[in-house]
Order: sequence, then structure tokens, then C-alpha cells
Amino acid sequence: MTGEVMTVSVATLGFPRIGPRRELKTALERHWSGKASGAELLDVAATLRGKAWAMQKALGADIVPSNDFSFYDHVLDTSAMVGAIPAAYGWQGGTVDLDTYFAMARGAQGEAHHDCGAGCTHKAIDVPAAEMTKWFDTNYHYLVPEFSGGQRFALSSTKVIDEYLEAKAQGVVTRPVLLGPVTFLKLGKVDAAQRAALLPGLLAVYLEVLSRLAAAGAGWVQIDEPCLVLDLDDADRALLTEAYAVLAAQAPAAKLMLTTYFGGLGDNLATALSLPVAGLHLDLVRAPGQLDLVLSRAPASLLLSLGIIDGRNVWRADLENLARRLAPVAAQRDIVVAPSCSLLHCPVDLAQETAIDPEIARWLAFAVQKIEELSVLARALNEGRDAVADQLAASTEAAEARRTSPRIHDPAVAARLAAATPAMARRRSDFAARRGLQAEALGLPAFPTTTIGSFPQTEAVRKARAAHGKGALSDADYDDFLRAETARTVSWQEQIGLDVLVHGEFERNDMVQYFGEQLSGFVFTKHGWVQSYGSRCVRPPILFGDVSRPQAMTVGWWRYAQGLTQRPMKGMLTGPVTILNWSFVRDDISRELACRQLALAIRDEVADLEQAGARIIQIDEAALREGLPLRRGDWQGYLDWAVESFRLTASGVADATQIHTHMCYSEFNDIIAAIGAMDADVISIETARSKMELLGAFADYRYPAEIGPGVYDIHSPRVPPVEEMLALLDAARARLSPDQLWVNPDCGLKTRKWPETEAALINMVAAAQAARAQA
Ligand SMILES: CN1c2c(nc(N)[nH]c2=O)NC[C@@H]1CNc1ccc(C(=O)N[C@@H](CCC(=O)N[C@@H](CCC(=O)N[C@@H](CCC(=O)O)C(=O)O)C(=O)O)C(=O)O)cc1
Ligand SMILES: N[C@@H](CCS)C(=O)O
Ligand SMILES: [Zn+2]
Repeated sequence: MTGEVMTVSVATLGFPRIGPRRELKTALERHWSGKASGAELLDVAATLRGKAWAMQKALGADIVPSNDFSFYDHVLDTSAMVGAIPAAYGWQGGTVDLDTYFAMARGAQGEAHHDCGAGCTHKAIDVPAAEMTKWFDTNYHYLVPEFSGGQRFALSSTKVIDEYLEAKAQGVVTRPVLLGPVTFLKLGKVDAAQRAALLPGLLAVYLEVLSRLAAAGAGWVQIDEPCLVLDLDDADRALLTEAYAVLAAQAPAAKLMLTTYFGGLGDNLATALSLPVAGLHLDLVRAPGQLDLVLSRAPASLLLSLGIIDGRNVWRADLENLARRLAPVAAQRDIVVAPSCSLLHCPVDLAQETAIDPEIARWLAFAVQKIEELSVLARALNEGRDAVADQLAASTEAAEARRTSPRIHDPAVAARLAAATPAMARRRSDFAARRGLQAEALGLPAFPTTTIGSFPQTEAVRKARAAHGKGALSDADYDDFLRAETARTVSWQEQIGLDVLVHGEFERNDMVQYFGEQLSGFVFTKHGWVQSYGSRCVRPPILFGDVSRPQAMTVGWWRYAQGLTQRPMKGMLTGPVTILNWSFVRDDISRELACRQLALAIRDEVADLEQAGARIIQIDEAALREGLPLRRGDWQGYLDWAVESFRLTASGVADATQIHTHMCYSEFNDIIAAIGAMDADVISIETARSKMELLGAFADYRYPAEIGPGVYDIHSPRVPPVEEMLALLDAARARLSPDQLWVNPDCGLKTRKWPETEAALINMVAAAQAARAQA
């Protein structure tokens, strides 16, 4: 100890960009539909940014980020910044305009003649959206960077500099955020050799950005390299070493805070500590154990940013505990305290939630509350715990109240779990035996056509649900409305010639929330939105206690829909792994245990649907791949219990009952054996954006069951022509046996509008008919 007084500062790494009431969503969708000009959109965005900066400052953050805002996705922003724009989008160089940006995000078809203000460069184009996939192990999706053969990088968007200056003009000196060059390259569609070849050109743009930021007055820049928590090989590590050597040597004016999150540095620690940066941020929620190691190895000159408040969950922190834990560190060196990662993955403000059970609300903290927590913690460390004695006591009491609440544990759930046997997770016969029975029961043609479940959630559907929620529409009227929507959709599917029908999911707000609302052990928010992709948001249910199913959840709607048609109507469920992965979950029991509780609850629903007469039951596991741990060494443990949970849900049925599952946005190569082990009779998967590349894994594995590779990218308003879908089917046929193939879209149609849905599905049925004719 030198006797010098150490200081603790508070930083945030990113704030939710969508706005407390999803203002950005509204503005984006108004703009895309031609109801709002580009200028209006820019105005809403600027207001949101200004409020976010001011709010974070007012809450006690010393270090506030800029460039965490995005119109769609920060990875796409980085592609725009460096000019990595595929030729298909018709960009001619210069600054990447909003139309090009949104065409990459959403695809574009025809002439989009709306008023987007000066500089509008609308062109008549027909181009699909760029590929979209999961951001690490989150439910946020990014646009995959694409690089051309002779890719040249050039500064093509000054967004990061503009937003730094914008904040400065409002009196807030921010720490701009950049996605680091190595993580950016690793997220792109390139191999190691191409990454190495691309790096020097990319660094030239980063250097230009850093020097412009420094010239504008930025003292620090946050540079995110979450790839440092992944399994890296020597080539990746060499890339990091090269990149930061260049940045340090040539852009010395801006200090770099190297930011890692979503896990520990593990075997990349030595690399991280060798990089010539001024600061290092650690995720101490996912990897608390790394602190001691880092403290023992980090030079005193390295500013450590300690991510000790969970940016990925909603539980209130135990501040007294944290203050005790950090006091010895804060006595030794200056530190920054921060959320573990960007608060992008958290709802904005708990204060907006007036309807949550107050006992449970007391256990929660959203983005705003998390910054308040950090501010209390910093005061405790800087001024002594007495300075914030009341806040610390309140935090301790809340933690204790949650720990000891009788509402968390249900002995009946524990007893049922204890009685579950391995045999309950095994179908009676193997797939080969089941297949014939199912074919006989269903009598489907070759290349059977179906959809994934949801049909357009139109404004009318959302309005009716909102009115019902507010009591403005009676139960009976709401029910009549939903029945009419369902009946119309069933009859339309029959009319266009789909083989296996769905009821359309009009009664569901969201595929996870709908089930959570009917299961015991969950609470819900009214405004707890979290961005999933672009303007699309979700309100993850909050799992606080043991799970059980008080009554059947979907049987009434299935029975009604099946009563309208002779064709098979799929029972439609969300699987336990997906409910778990798309909820904010308990941190007092393991994910495995929570998942088994969910599995037993959904198993009961499967049994009830079968009992009611369903011949096909689809159990969506869209998030199974997303939940995969980031380190390969942790995969098998997760896959074992995730697959077992699915099987526990699905295996209680007769051989003739066909179990479908569905997955989207996943790289399947790595987990194909686990997908096989799920033992579903049919799997539908997202493949259209990757042009059937994903099917390679199924072909190489010799996947025995049936597969519906999506032939239509439902995240784009674009209507794929018949030939395009037929070409995708041909590509699928080249890899798999034709009698394995189903024909379906990539995912549910809830985000689409009816006209494009109708046109696309009519084309899809025509493509299936053409494939049958060719067979
Ligand atoms: C399939 N996907 C899903 C993921 N995660 C989920 N939890 N669910 C998914 O379906 N992850 C991967 C993919 C892709 N992601 C998405 C995510 C979100 C959407 C989507 O369409 N989201 C809607 C919101 C859905 C919803 O909850 N709707 C509610 C509330 C509707 C609403 O906005 N109400 C207003 C009031 C309206 C009024 O008064 O008129 C309000 O509450 O303020 C509902 O329908 O009741 C979105 O709008 O973003 C799609 C794919
Ligand atoms: N059945 C759901 C799955 C989405 S992943 C739907 O169709 O929306
Ligand atoms: Zn899906």
C-alpha cells in the first residue's frame, strides 16, 4: 500500500437501445412501411440516445458508452463502418446510406418509394437479407459479416465519431464502443487464412476511426473482443496480438478498454494480458473465479473493469456481499465496476412495472436499477459502507427475503421429479419401426408441405389482445375473434393445398411467454422488452420458483382447429429447453433442474394433446443450440441434460404419433449427434438464408429421420419465386434422400404480413408440387 487513495468508478458497457417504450421499434416500423420519413427516424433515434446518456449519468455512471445505439444491429454497423457491403446491395461506395443498410438487414424487393429525405438513393433491386444468427449464447441476433474475394476496406460510416460528438455537444463525454477487429472477423463467413489476410486492411480503418475519435476528444475507447472467452487456437491468438500491436503503435492517443464478456478468459488469459491496452474488462458473473488469477498477473498499470452486476439476468444483487468481496481489491488499485456485459440483454426499467407481485418485484433489478446498484457499490467502496448503509441493508434484506420465500419451492414438484425414470425419456420403438406406423396413420404425399406454426400477428390480432388485456374486449368477444382468425387460416391452408396444417397461434403473444403465463413459477413484465433482432423484441418470462402445469394449455385451441378440417392439425408446443433459454431463470438452482421441471410440465401437455386425438405434435426447440456453452469442454454436460429434457417431454406418446421439432438460426454441424439423439420423427430447420449450407451436417451424419429444411426466409418481406424454392429443394435433394424431405418455411410467419405470406406459401406449395413431379 502506498497510502494513496484508490478510486472506484462506475461504467456501463452498453444500454438498451430500443427505448423504455420501444420507441425505436415504432419509428423503424413506421419508416419501413413508408409512414415516417428518414428524417423522423433519425430524430427519434437522436432523442433516445440523448435520454439514455443523460439517464445513465444521472444514475451515477461515470463512464457512459456511445455507439452502443444501432438502427438494427451493431455487427451490421461495423460492416457499414468498414465498407464490407456485398455487391448485391448495389452500394457504390461513399457513405453507407440507410436504404443499403436496411436492405442488408431485411432484404429488399422492388422500388421502395418512400420519402427518406435528402440523399435518397432508392433503387429497384431484388436482394435477400444477409444471413442472421445468434450473438454468442444470447437471444439477440446479428447480421453475419460477408467479405468479397478482393475485399477492400474503407471508412464508410462515421457513426461512431458522429455519436461521440453528438453526446459531447450535450455535455456528456462518452467512451465510444467498437466491436473489436478480431471478433468482427471471427463472426464473419471466413476461415482462419482469410481472416489473417483481411486483418491489415481492416486495421487501417480501425486506426482511422481511433485517430478521428482521439481528435474529437475521446480519451478512452471501449473495444469489445468477446471472442476472448471462446476456445481460440494459436492463429486466433496471433491475430489478436498482431491487431493490438498495430493499434497501440499507430493510434497511441486513445486508451483502449479491452472488453470481454459472456465467460472467463480461461486459457486466453495470457494473451489478453499481453495485449498493449490500457484497461481490461472481465465478466465476473459468468466467471467469478478469474479475478484472483487476473489480480495476481495483471500489471498495476492495467485498469481493471470488474463486471460484477449480472447484465444477462434480472435478479437484484447482494451489494453488501459484493462490497466485502471488492474492498480488498479497491484498496490495492483503481478499479471500474460495471455490469458483466452490455445491458442490451436486460429490460430497461423496473419502475415501469406496476403489476408485478410486489414480493417478487423486490427481488428484481433491470438496466436502470443495475446502474443504481453499481453507484451504491462504488460509494460503499469509495466512501465506506456507512455512507450507503440504508441501501446496503435494503439489498441484504431483499436477498434474504428471496432466499427464504416459501413461494420458491413446491414439494409436489420435487416428488414428481424424484419419481421420473430413464424409461420415461425413451420412445417405445425406434424410428424405423415408428415411421411405417406414422406413414400409415397420416397418408401424406412425397415432399409433404407444412408451416412452422404461427401465421401473421397482424395489428388487428395484437389490438384485440391488448383490448382484452385492458378489459375493453370481453372474454367471449376475444374468443370469437380468435376463432374467426383461426378458422379463416385453417380454411386458407386447405385451399392452397398444404398437407399438414397449423392453427396459426393467434392466441399467443409469444411462443415462450404464452406457456410461461400458464405455468406456475413464472412472473411477467408489461414493459420488460429486450431486443431480439432489428425492431423485434421479446418479454422474457421471469422464472422464480418450481414449475408445474395447473391445467391443459393448448388442447382447447387444437381441438377447435382440428374440428375444422380432415387434414392433420399439428399440436404446437414450445419445448422445455427453449422456455428455459428464453426466460430469465433462477440462479438458486441449476439450469438442468429447472429444465427437468419444465419437461415434466410440457410432457403432460403432450399427453393431453395425444389423448384429444392429435396425430402430430410439434415441440419447438428453437433455442437448443443457443444454450450451448461457449466453451467446447462444457458442451456435453449441457447437451446431455438438454436432450434428455426434450426426450422426457416427447417420449410418452404411442409409436404412431409423430413428434416434430423445430430449430432456427443454428449452426447444426457441431451438435448434430445431439439432434439425432433427440429422436424426433421430423425436424424443421432454418436453412434458406444460408442456402442449404446447414444441411451438410445432416447429410454427413446420415440423419435417419425426416427433415424440413426451410425454403423460404420468413424474416424478410421478400416473396421468393417458385424457382428459387425449387432450387433450394434440389440442393436439399442432392444431400438427403427425397423421402426424408418436408417442404416448409424457415420459421413461423408471425412477423410477416398476409399478402406476402399468401404469395410465398402459394409459391412454396407449387415448388413442392414441382419437386413431386420431378421425383
Ligand atoms: C422465433 N423467435 C423468438 C425468439 N424468442 C422468443 N421469445 N420468441 C420468439 O418467437 N427468438 C428467436 C426468434 C426470433 N425472434 C422474434 C422475436 C420477437 C418477435 C416478435 O414479433 N415480437 C413482437 C412482440 C411479440 C409479443 O409479445 N406481442 C404481444 C404484445 C404486443 C404489443 O406490442 N402490445 C403493445 C400494445 C399494443 C396495442 O395497444 O395496440 C404493448 O404491450 O405495448 C402480443 O401480441 O400480445 C414485437 O412486436 O417485437 C418475432 C421474432
Ligand atoms: N411455432 C413457432 C416457432 C418459432 S421458432 C412459430 O411458428 O412461430
Ligand atoms: Zn423458428
